[in-house]
Amino acid sequence: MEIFDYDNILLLPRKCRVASRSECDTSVELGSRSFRIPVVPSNMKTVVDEKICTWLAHNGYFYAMHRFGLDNVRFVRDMQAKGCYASISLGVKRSDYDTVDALVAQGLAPEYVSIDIAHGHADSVRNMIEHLKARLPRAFVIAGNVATPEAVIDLENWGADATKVGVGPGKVCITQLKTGFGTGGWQLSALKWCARVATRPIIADGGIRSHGDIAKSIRFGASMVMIGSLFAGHEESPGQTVEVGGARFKEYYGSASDYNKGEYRHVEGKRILEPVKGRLADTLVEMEQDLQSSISYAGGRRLMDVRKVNYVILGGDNAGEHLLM
Ligand SMILES: NC(=O)C1=CN([C@@H]2O[C@H](COP(=O)(O)OP(=O)(O)OC[C@H]3O[C@@H](n4cnc5c(N)ncnc54)[C@H](OP(=O)(O)O)[C@@H]3O)[C@@H](O)[C@H]2O)C=CC1
Ligand SMILES: Nc1nc2c(ncn2[C@@H]2O[C@H](COP(=O)(O)O)[C@@H](O)[C@H]2O)c(=O)[nH]1
Repeated sequence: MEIFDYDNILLLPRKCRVASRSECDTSVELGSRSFRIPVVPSNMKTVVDEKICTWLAHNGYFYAMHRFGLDNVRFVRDMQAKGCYASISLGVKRSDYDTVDALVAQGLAPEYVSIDIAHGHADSVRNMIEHLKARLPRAFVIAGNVATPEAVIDLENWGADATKVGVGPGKVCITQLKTGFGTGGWQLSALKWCARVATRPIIADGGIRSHGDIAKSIRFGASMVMIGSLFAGHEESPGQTVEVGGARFKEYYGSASDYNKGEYRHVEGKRILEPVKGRLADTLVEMEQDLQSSISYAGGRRLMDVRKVNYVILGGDNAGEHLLM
């Protein structure tokens, strides 16, 4: 089995088919909607809040609101009252079932629901998918997180409309250190193996460190990419602003950190500081432009043309050129 990650793969250009990168279409469909780029900021407290989600929805981007300390029923009502789609996250506890029932009781139906737990290959997720499909049949259900093809097959068979792949590659993740499990260091090849069996969209989650990693994720089978750290350091990011030596930073902490949980129990996340780097809207535009370039290097016009390119693995035992033949 080939093992590689974002930092030791490069994609190989094909003959250009556009006169300008502006001809390259970065949009992607997820569920019944189309979004400007295949990128969703992580559903974490220091990455998104209600204001950012509203802005993303109004401006053609996909979002998934976090599930921590949030009244999901009010959130769905407010978003839809503002003319936005509603995309929420749920866990698998009694209170999450109560949320679904409360939504139904109030005649509210979110367009997207992400089941967001650490070990998503679990009967608890199967049960929640079944509950969602019974109670909110029109919701597009994203289930995760998982790390293996077996898990993707199970989640799809249980009714997930999309799966989220990535256990442990996140920048504030310490799952691997604490448990010995995960896809950190080989997330891209884990994605490749999962994508081989997937029949529905995969969201690659965690480990993206530069914009080129988005195109690499698409190449290896992702339909969308979830990103935390690259989004946590904006002026509008919800994390607290901290000054160190005259420089400004935003705090970024894991959802399974004691900072998020409020207690030190089953901690699998840490807190770091991300340098403040400007406005979110500018980063999103830059991502779109960089992806347009990626598509042009791929000799294509549309996002999925990136899937057609060959690649090289740099260094290590698997080094070499990999041709699509
Ligand atoms: N993508 C990743 O690599 C990871 C992401 N996270 C994020 O942290 C947040 C908290 O996650 P999580 O702790 O799952 O959420 P919750 O605290 O809501 O736990 C969800 C449920 O799953 C159980 N559970 C959690 N981990 C395991 C496990 N390894 N084996 C069996 N049961 C388990 C919990 O019970 P109990 O606590 O009693 O075991 C609880 O019933 C989420 O946002 C998640 O996405 C966390 C770790 C890894
Ligand atoms: N193991 C943990 N993973 C976590 C935690 N909180 C969030 N996450 C995952 O990280 C990605 C973001 O990764 P990044 O590399 O883009 O920063 C996020 O979407 C979650 O899947 C955690 O506490 N522990």
